[in-house]
Amino acid sequence: MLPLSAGIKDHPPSLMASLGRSLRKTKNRVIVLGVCSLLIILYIVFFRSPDAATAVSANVVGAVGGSIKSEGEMYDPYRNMKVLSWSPRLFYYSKFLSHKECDEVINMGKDKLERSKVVGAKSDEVIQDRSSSGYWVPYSQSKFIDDRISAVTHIEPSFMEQLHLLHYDPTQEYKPHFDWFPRNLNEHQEQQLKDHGQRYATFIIFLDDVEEGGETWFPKPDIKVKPVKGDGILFYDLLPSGEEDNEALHGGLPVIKGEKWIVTKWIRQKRWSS
Ligand SMILES: O=C(O)CCC(=O)C(=O)O
Ligand SMILES: [Fe+2]
Repeated sequence: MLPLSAGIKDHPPSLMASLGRSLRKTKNRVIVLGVCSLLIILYIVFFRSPDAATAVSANVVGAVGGSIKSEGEMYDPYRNMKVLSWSPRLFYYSKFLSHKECDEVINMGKDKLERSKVVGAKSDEVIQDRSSSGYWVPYSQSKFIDDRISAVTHIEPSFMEQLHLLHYDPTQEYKPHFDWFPRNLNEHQEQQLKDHGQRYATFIIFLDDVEEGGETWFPKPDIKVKPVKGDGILFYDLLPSGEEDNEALHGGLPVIKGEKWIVTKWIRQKRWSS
């Protein structure tokens, strides 16, 4: 016969004890599950969801893959960019500016427009090839655009010339040309070229739709980009080797109906401002 104590020890666990143990196990499982879920949620919020990423660094340009917050909307250059051509290197950015931002930029210069000029051999000249009117937007007003262009091009704003607002009425145009500077420059322009380098890339943003005509035309690959309010294009004026790209010939076709408003940002090889 077994002693009494042995009998108690070896006796199968009571219902209460086993219930307690299983409750403790369940509690542990719930805690582990809770911690795992929390970790998964934190991962999604901080590393996967673009909106959340923007919330973390809303105004840190380029910090989250170039994401920039535009009026509550996230700008994702990878989702919104389309390659139009590799020769010349030409890219399309949809919804680069909101409609409200486009109107703001037009208002900055619409009362200050002057007949556009081109870089000439002796001085900057007014010529028939470029019949638009323009306005140089001060850096202080274009910072939000410069920062956004910086984020998608990965080039510091200090390499950029001032933003140039352009307006075309019906029949006005900008005949095919290169944005890189020709060789026959005057002394001042030659010095500027030494100090700041060539125009390396051009970013154009369409600030309004045009009823008819006014496409930006690249004759070599024969690509016509129809102005769509808020959308933009980036093209490289130079080849990766640094030589001028002859394929980067482009122009603004005559506006047939309506008006055309764009801004152009020229990016230099060397710093433009400090
Ligand atoms: O008006 C356009 O579409 C082209 C403008 C342009 O080529 C420029 O501003 O350099
Ligand atoms: Fe141009």
